[in-house]
Amino acid sequence: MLRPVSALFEKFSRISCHRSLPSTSTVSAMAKSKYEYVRNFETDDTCLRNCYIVVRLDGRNFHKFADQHNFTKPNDDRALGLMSRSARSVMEDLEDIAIAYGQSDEFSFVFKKSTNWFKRRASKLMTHVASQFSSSYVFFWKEYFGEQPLLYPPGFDGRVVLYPSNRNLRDYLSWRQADCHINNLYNTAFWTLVQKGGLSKTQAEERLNGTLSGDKNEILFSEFNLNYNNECALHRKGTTLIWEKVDETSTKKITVPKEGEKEVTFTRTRRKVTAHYCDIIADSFWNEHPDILEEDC
Ligand SMILES: Nc1nc2c(ncn2[C@@H]2O[C@H](COP(=O)(O)OP(=O)(O)OP(=O)(O)O)[C@@H](O)[C@H]2O)c(=O)[nH]1
Ligand SMILES: [Mg+2]
Ligand SMILES: [Mg+2]
Repeated sequence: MLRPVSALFEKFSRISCHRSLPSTSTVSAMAKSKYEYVRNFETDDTCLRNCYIVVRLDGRNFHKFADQHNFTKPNDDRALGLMSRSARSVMEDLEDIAIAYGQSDEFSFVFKKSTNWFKRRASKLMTHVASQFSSSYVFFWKEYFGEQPLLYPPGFDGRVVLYPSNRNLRDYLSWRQADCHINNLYNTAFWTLVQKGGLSKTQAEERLNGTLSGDKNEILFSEFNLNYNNECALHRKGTTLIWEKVDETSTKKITVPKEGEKEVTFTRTRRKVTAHYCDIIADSFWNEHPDILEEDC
């Protein structure tokens, strides 16, 4: 795309420090300079049509980041809240994200199949998501961590994956939620053995070595009177963000002739990003929110 001539004038005069502005013919010659060919080195990373585009971000070296910022173990609600807040900022900023799912230090953003945002260019989509998320993480840090300082700038890597069918997309999200469940059950059992059972980290690791889900549930229940199913849903299920229509009621003072000032209540419907901490593997979630998925082609 050609830049507006005025922009080129400005750039030219700044870079070259020429006192007089170049003629229009010089500018168009510059725009098609002999260097122009380097553009052809750019690769086409347009995402295939009719596919959901998933961008997954993951915190870089968050094992260390969590330690250095005193995250509570196994789950830090401030950190999880900040991840969700940053993800909401991404959804509000970038159109066409139908659903996002997050757990631990990761968040997946699902762009509609039909999106034409950034002409479906993978690098543009991924970098916009990653930069908006990272800057939001820093921007909202204080809201969640209060006086605890952010010691260094956190980073997030990103990847793009395409899913052609609703089944594939649901299986992807199920995979991430199953991962959340497996890790959280392990971490809950591990830290309960350490914090309440008085085991060392090595002893707790040995105790859990080779155990199945049922065994971990049993340890928690029989030894610590803890029913894993009653643990916080945010920790067990992760966070699902979707767009929903929400009624918002507000009151306003208006002046009515002869009657004077009156308080009136207004209700208006707005699209808002809402958070859900529920199972997204079974059909019920998808039946309750039929607008998220598009028709399979
Ligand atoms: N204590 C605590 N740690 C957390 C929490 N959420 C994430 N983490 C840490 O973040 C890590 C995330 O795991 P990974 O993404 O696999 O590992 P990573 O250290 O970020 O390494 P890379 O992603 O490969 O850069 C976990 O292993 C925890 O150490 C939390 O709520 N509390
Ligand atoms: Mg990570
Ligand atoms: Mg991770």
